[in-house]
Amino acid sequence: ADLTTQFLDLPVKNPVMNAAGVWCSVASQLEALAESAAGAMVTKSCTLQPRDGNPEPRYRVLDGDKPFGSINSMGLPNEGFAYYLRYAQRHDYEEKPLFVSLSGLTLDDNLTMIDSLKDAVTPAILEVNLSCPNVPGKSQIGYDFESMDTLLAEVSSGYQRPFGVKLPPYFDMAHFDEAAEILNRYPLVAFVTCINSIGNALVIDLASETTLIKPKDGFGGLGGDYVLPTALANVNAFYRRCPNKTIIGCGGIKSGREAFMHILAGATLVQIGTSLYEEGPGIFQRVLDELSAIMDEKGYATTEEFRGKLKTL
Ligand SMILES: O=C(O)c1[nH]c(=O)[nH]c(=O)c1Cl
Repeated sequence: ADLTTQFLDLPVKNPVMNAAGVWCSVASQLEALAESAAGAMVTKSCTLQPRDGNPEPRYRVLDGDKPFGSINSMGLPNEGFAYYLRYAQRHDYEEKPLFVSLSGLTLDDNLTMIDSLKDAVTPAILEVNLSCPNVPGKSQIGYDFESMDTLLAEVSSGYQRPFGVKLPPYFDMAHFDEAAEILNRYPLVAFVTCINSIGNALVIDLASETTLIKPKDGFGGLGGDYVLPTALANVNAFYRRCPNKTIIGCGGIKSGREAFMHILAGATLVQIGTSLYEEGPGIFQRVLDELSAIMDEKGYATTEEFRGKLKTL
């Protein structure tokens, strides 16, 4: 099958990329993504200043029994905005698009970073993270509709170019409606990435009767198989409610099957997190081959032919 995809006005070799935060914190990882089969890539969500993040253990893969997944409370460790801006200025955009993810600790920090990104005049695509669940004392902007509205207004007037947002999962129709109503008031919000990890889950080790991770009494963001149905729901909910925006799907993708489901639900690109963390950048070619085989089997020549075509009963 032909996996070439159009994202906004950009031709992309294929619809598969990494999820922000996974395999994208330092130059060596970013270079590995640039050399991988991924059709696009995104940098680790950054803050204005470098951050160490939360104490370890702060990431655990959950693969002892089914389902496969992960829990993390990294706490936004990153090299600081200037580091990722420097990478964005030396990235080969002919090879593949680069997204820059920002997660400022304050609105001012976000606006400062956006100002520099705008003046740097790079083709990098801005993904504003509204959904980090792991900074102690910081709630997720995506769950505070008033501050989300304010941030989108400020970023729109500051950046004055199309950008996107990374949303937390929502679990109520009224929340899908309210979030979409806000997003639809900002035409510069060109894309919406659903979902970030399901925040503040708790995984327990039975033998030791202890939490698996250290920060926040063991509460952390859930990824992997656990979140696929919620991810698909959020992709489809915003696909239905934001007809003028592009949806990027993220959550529970570990093979061509889940990638196909995300596209069927309305996603244009799909992001891989937990499975990339565990398998490494070789996963992209595997998922692409699997997706292509499924499309061949079903008789779809391009992703366009089935994107958003989920049937209801
Ligand atoms: O703890 C993190 O760094 C983190 N972890 C996540 O699962 N999502 C995020 O957006 C971030 Cl910023």
